[in-house]
Amino acid sequence: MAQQASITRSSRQDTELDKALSACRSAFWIMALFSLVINLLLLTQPIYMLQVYDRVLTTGHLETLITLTGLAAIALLLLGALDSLRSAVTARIGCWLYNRLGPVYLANGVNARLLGDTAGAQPLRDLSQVQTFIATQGLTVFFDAPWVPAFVILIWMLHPVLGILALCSAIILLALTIANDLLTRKPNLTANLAQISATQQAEAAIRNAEVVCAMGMLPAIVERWRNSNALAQSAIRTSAELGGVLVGLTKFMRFLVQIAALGLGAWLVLRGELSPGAMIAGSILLGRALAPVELAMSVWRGFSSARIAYGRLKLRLQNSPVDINRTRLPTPAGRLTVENVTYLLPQDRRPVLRNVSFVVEPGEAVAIIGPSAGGKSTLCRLLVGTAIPSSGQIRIDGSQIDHWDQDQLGQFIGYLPQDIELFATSVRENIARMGQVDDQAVVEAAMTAHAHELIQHLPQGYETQIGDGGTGLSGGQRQRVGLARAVYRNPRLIVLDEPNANLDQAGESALAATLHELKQQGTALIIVGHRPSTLAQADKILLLKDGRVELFGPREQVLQTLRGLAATSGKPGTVPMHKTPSVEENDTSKEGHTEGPAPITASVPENAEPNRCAQ
Ligand SMILES: Nc1ncnc2c1ncn2[C@@H]1O[C@H](COP(=O)(O)OP(=O)(O)OP(=O)(O)O)[C@@H](O)[C@H]1O
Repeated sequence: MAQQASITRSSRQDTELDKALSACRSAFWIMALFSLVINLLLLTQPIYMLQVYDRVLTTGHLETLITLTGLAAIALLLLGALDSLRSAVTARIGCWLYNRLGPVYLANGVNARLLGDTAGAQPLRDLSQVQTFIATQGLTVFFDAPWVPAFVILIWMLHPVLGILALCSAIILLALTIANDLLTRKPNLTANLAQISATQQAEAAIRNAEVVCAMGMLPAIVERWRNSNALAQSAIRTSAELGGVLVGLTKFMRFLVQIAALGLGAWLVLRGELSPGAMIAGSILLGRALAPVELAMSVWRGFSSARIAYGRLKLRLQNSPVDINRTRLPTPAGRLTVENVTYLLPQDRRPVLRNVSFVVEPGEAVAIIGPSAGGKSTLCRLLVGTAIPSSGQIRIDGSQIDHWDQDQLGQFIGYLPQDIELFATSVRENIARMGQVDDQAVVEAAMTAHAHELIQHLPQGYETQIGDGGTGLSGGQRQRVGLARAVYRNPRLIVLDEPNANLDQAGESALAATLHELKQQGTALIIVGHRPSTLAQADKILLLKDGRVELFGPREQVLQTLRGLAATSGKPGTVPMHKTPSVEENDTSKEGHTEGPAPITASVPENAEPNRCAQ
C-alpha cells in the first residue's frame, strides 16, 4: 500500500527563509531583552561618576565611595556576562540559521542546476555571509541603535544645552551613516558580483586542471581571472576609500562632540547651571549614545555584503518552484510511456525534442541511436526526471513522472549519464549512492555490473577512495563503477547513456551480460549507443534525429530498414548514423525472447520523409 502523505504547499509569501526567520523570533526577543539590560547597565559609569563627584567628593564619605564602587563592580560584571551571553546567542542564531537553511539551499542549487542555473555553491556562500554578519557584532548594532534616543533624553535631563548637542551630533552621525550607505552601495554590489564571477572562473580552472595544464591554457585563464578580479578590486578600493573618508569624518565628529560636551559642561558649571559630576556623566553618556552609530560605520561593509547576499537568497527561494509533498506510490513494475514529448531549452526555447512517443515494457530493452546532437542525452534526462517536458507526458506505471516523489522514484531508477559523475569518496559509497551503505547490496550491484573483480583489484578494494569526478580510476573503471551504482538495489527502470564509451572488449562483453541479466529480472532498459554489444541486447531500436523519432520498432526491422535505406541511397551518409549498425553473431538477447517481431510502431512526425519510416 502506498503511504499517503498530505499535500502541503509553501506559498510564495512563505518561503523556507521566511519560516526560518520567524522561528528565530523568540531568539530575537531574547536579544532585545539582553540589549535592554545591557544598555541600562551601561549607565553604571555615568551614575558612578555623578555620585563620586557630587556626593563623595563634596561630603568626604569613604563608606559611600566603597559602597558605590562595589555596586558599580557588580553591575559591570553583570554587563560583561550579559555581553558574552548576547554574543553567544548571536553565534547560535547564525549557526542555527545555517544548519536550517543550508540543506534547503543545497537542494535548491542542485535542482536549479538542472534548469541551467550556473550559481553553483554561491547560495551556500551567501548564507555563510549572512551567518558571519549575524554571528559577529553586526546584529548587536541593530539592537543597540534604538537606545540612542534614550541616552539623548537622559543627557537632556542633565541639561537641555547638552541635550541639544547630543541630538545634533546623533543626527549628523546618522546622516554620515546614510551617506556612507548611498555612496558605497553601488561599488559594494559591483565588487560582490565581480568577486563571484572571478571565483567561479577560478573554480572552473581548478576543476579542469588537466585540460588547462596539458594545453598550456593557464596563462590565458589567469589573464581572464585577473581581468574579472581587477574589476572586483577596483570596486572594493572605491568602496573602501569612500567608506574610509566617512569613517574618518565620523571619528572626527565623535571626538569633537566629546570635547564640545566637556567644554559646554565646564561652561555650564562655571555659570552654576550644572554640577561637575553631571558634566562628566553627560560626556560619558554622549559617548555611549553615539557608540552604536560609530560601530555601524565600521561594520557597514559586512552589513552591505550580507544585505546583498540576503537579497539573493530571498529571491532564489521566491523564484523556485512550489514544493509539494507527493503521495508515495507503490513500487512500479517499470512500464515507461512517453507520450508526444516536446522539450524546449529553458534558455532560448530552442526545441531539442519534438513529439517523441514510445513505450517500454518491464524486461524490455530499447536502444536509442541517432546522430550527434539528435537529443538522445536530453531524452535520457527527461526519462529519469531531471528535466521536465515542455509538453507531453512521461509516465512510469501510468503515473506522470513529475507526480512521483522525486526521492522515492530515485530508488526505482538507475542512471548512468554520459560523464558518469562519481563523487570524491570510496567506491562502496559511490555504488551505494552516497546513502546508508548496505554492503550486501553494494557487492550484488558490483556483481550485476560485472565490476566486482575489477573493484577487488583496486588498491583498497571497495574502500578505495576516488577523487572528485572519478579521478584515480580509468575511464572504463569509472564507467563500470557508474554502472554498478545504476543497478544498485535492482531499480525498475535503468537509463544508460553511452555506457560503453570507454569500455574495452572485455568491458563490452561484461556490459552485454549485465544488460541480459537485467532484462531477465524484468528491468526496463534504455541504452543510448549503437555499438553491436548494445544493439544485441535491444528488443527495440529508436532512431532519434534532430529531436524527432525517425524510426521505432523491433530491432531487426529497424536494422533492415536502415540497411535498405543505405542500399537504395547508395550513400551511407544518408543513413542518419556514422555507419549502419550491425549486431554481433552472439546475440544473447534471443534467449528467452519468444515473441514474434512486433510491427514497427513508428512515432513518425507528419513532415518526415515517408521512405524513412516504416508504417
Ligand atoms: N543544457 C543545455 N544547454 C544548451 N543546449 C543544450 C543543453 N542540453 C542539450 N543542449 C542542446 O540540445 C541538443 C541535443 O543535445 P543532446 O546532448 O541531447 O544530443 P545527443 O544526441 O545526446 O548528442 P551526442 O550523441 O553527441 O551525445 C544539442 O543541440 C545541444 O546543444
